[in-house]
Amino acid sequence: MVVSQQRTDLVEKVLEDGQFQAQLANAIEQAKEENTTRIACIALKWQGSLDFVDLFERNPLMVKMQVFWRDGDLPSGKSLAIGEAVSFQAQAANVFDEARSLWRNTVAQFVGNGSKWVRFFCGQAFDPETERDVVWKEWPAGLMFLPRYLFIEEELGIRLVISLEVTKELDLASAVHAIRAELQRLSDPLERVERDFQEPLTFAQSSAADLETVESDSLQWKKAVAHVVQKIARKEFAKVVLARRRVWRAKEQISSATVLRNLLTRYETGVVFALQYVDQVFVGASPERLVQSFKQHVHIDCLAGTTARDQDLESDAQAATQLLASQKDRSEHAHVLRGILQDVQDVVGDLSYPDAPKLRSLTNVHHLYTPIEGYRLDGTTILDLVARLHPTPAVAGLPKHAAMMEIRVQEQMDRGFYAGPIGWLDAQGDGAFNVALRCGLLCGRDAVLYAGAGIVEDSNPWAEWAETEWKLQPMQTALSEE
Ligand SMILES: C=C(O[C@@H]1C=C(C(=O)O)C=C[C@H]1O)C(=O)O
Repeated sequence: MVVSQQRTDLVEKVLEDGQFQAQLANAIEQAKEENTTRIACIALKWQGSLDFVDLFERNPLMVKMQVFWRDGDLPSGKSLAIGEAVSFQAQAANVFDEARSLWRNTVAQFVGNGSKWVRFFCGQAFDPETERDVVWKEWPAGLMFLPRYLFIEEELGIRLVISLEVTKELDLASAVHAIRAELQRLSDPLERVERDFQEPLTFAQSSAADLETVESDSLQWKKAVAHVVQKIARKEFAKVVLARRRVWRAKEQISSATVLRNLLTRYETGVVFALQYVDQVFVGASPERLVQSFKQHVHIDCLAGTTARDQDLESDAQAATQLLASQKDRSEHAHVLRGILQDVQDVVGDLSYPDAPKLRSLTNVHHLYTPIEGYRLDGTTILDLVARLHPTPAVAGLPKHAAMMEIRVQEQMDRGFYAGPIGWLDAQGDGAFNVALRCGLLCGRDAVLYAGAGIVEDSNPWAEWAETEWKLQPMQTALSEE
């Protein structure tokens, strides 16, 4: 009783502080005057603490879409997006066209003090033109949503941005009543989704998938690599990235909160993300920024060329030096850099980058890394850059189209959202997108994990297989620790 009173007080304080009711009334007034729909976007101060990871897993409002996002490289980098104020789920290949028009139309309808902080979350399959297979059967080719509730962790506390569609018929009292009730549930640590099944879900149940056939066969994969190497020697392409998947089956329902916490502990930089769609969660720790734009200042990661790290300090330093000197990795890296620069030159001005790649050292691998900087031209949004950059030669190959066709033939699987772009943009068109790597899809007690490696002329199938093993490690570790 006492606890529930405290929660009621907390919610009242949150709503009063941001004058929620007054702002919503104003939005309804505008909708009436202009005889149109408005999107009320209201920023409030959350009172007290909130465990984002726990709230993500509990999903007390039983929403269809949620995103947990922790960007270790940006201020206010931790956020939780719950439910949809507006959204689309695309089945077609033109995901970014839909994303652009949803963004433009929605931003034009914003009223309220929240538009400065609001974020649209967006993700797309690696190859939206192909059909989703058994693992991704429930998923669209791409999606974007403006969250109904967006929590952002800031230096001085937690900001909450509530967004909702306002028509001229909206009844103020009942809208406030509904929001109040939802906030109460969000603030109650005991509220969780009541699942209507006894047994934890598996992919087999949800999609009749035979998981044995989902896991990539090692011999077949290496043969595909050898095949691609021959084609590269015949100059059919310069590089093709081949990926594979591994199935992880736990004894019980996998806790997305435990996986997230384990990733957060190990990966303090980069993006740790989780996108929930219906009852599956796509989760990972991505080291690769596809593109970031802040006040139109653009930053792009060129990341390609990999070696494993070593426990022994001396051998580890030696591995790093060898990577920096490796002809094979340097040439693979140069391909990727060239591809990226070509792709963005008409939307990014003042492109600059260092002469030679640096090292990006993660928990279990070193990568070659070139940071690219520039300015996003007026009239563009980060979505224009994402649409041009994806898929980068780091996850597809070069030339892009031929590499994509070869991936379809050789991989014989759907990558789903693995290696696709995932991220957010704000009302100014700035934002941050990562390449969804070191990740997997959770479904009940199953997880399907993905990793790939860039195949070039002198690739060795066994070495490339080993590289994918290292890249599977972050998720395997996160799944195996309590
Ligand atoms: C394809 C992956 O990683 C990409 C491929 C790399 C490479 O081939 O060296 C390095 C980093 C990423 O751009 C993956 O993690 O699955």
